[in-house]
Amino acid sequence: MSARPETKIDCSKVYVKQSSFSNEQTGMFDGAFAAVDIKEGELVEKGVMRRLPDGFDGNTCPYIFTWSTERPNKVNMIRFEATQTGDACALGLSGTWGMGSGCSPFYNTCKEGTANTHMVRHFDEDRFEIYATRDIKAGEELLHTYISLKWRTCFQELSEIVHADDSEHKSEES
Ligand SMILES: C[S@@+](CC[C@H](N)C(=O)[O-])C[C@H]1O[C@@H](n2cnc3c(N)ncnc32)[C@H](O)[C@@H]1O
Repeated sequence: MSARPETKIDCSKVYVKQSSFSNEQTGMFDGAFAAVDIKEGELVEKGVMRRLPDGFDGNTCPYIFTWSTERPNKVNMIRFEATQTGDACALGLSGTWGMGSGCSPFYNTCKEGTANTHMVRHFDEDRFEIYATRDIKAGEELLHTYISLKWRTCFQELSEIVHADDSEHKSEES
């Protein structure tokens, strides 16, 4: 990792190039890859999250993160608190969507239980850590299951692709 332990952002074990899921049929898009061998449980990348402004709706943008424990996520709202005089005081943005640092926006996704990384969200400090869920070889594409994959409008088609095997399996069963 970085020679500066106090750094809030470190994506030195990750690089970005054309995704292994991308081809002429799907169109060209990028993905995040392991730059070195990474052991199960090891930190892959850490970084910061910047909350997006009032009115932003992440349902329409696949490159940002859900940054809330609420599911499904809502459009950002300004949070108010009653003051002692009975007035309302604006506390700032609740920021239920966030922009991630480093290589984090480039991780592609896969279905539950198959990802080689997992993102830990520290909402109170607006930062994240991504850990390896198994040993990863240098050059492997890094994937995490998007928590909004099943309900975010912009991921509707992607969710169908990722879960295609499940629906085939279900229709075989029924
Ligand atoms: C957070 S971005 C990931 C980075 C993106 N591929 C790029 O080039 O900027 C999410 C988008 O990546 C694509 N994507 C993610 N996982 C995918 C997958 N398993 N198969 C195909 N496309 C995927 C979809 O277009 C999705 O909306």
